[in-house]
Amino acid sequence: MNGITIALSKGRIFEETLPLLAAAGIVPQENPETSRKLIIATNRPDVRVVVVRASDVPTYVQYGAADLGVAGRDVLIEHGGEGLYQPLDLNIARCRMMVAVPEGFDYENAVRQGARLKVATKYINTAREHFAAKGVHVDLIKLYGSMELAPLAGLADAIVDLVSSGGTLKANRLVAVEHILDISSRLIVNQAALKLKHAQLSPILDAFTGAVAA
Ligand SMILES: Nc1ncnc2c1ncn2[C@@H]1O[C@H](COP(=O)(O)OP(=O)(O)OP(=O)(O)O)[C@@H](O)[C@H]1O
Ligand SMILES: O=P(O)(O)OC[C@H]1O[C@H](OP(=O)(O)OP(=O)(O)O)[C@H](O)[C@@H]1O
Repeated sequence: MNGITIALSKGRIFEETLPLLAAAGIVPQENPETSRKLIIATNRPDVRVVVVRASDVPTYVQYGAADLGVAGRDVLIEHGGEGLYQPLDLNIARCRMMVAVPEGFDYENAVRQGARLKVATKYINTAREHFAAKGVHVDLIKLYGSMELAPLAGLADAIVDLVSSGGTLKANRLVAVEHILDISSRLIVNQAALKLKHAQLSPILDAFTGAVAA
């Protein structure tokens, strides 16, 4: 397809990418929060936005169905990054990947005694690597959301999830016991598009770079 396709997820990534797009002179004509359209035109006839699930953004860009995208470090680690150029940390959608357990659960002791922990998470690869590096034996249980429920419902001893204000953990009487990674979102670019559409892409990349540095 001629022109530039940008893959974004609705919600915080769309909202926080808007000022960066504006710096590149790109203004989406609709808001995915209120529109059911999955392809959104912009003020520029050669640029469109496709609205996909956050975890699907790298896949669209990897296969060239989108030239550019914005994805969290959490999502990129799980995806693996194949076929993607990741030129810029946008410093948006910032949070932390943490291990959390129910209040009163003696995590340190469980780990010290070599107990086999049941850990529920959407971030299987990150969690596997984290616990392997510590030499902690875990059974990982894959979930797709609402991780905080898992220990409360008896599905797991601990979770690996994203924490920002800490409000979700608090509301569910969980506490963070380990910090795994700092997370923010990155600009991702299809590797072939970067060469073939260089003339169209480079002013956008430059504008994003300038807006992040500002
Ligand atoms: N509470 C938070 N505060 C700041 N950034 C966050 C927070 N939660 C998630 N993020 C970041 O924003 C990205 C998008 O989150 P969002 O909630 O829109 O999608 P999701 O529901 O996690 O993904 P999917 O729809 O694919 O299941 C995440 O990948 C992460 O990098
Ligand atoms: O520390 P807090 O500020 O409470 O943020 C943490 C919550 O934010 C994320 O969920 P999100 O709000 O994105 O919901 P979703 O995963 O269902 O989209 C994350 O999965 C936590 O549940």
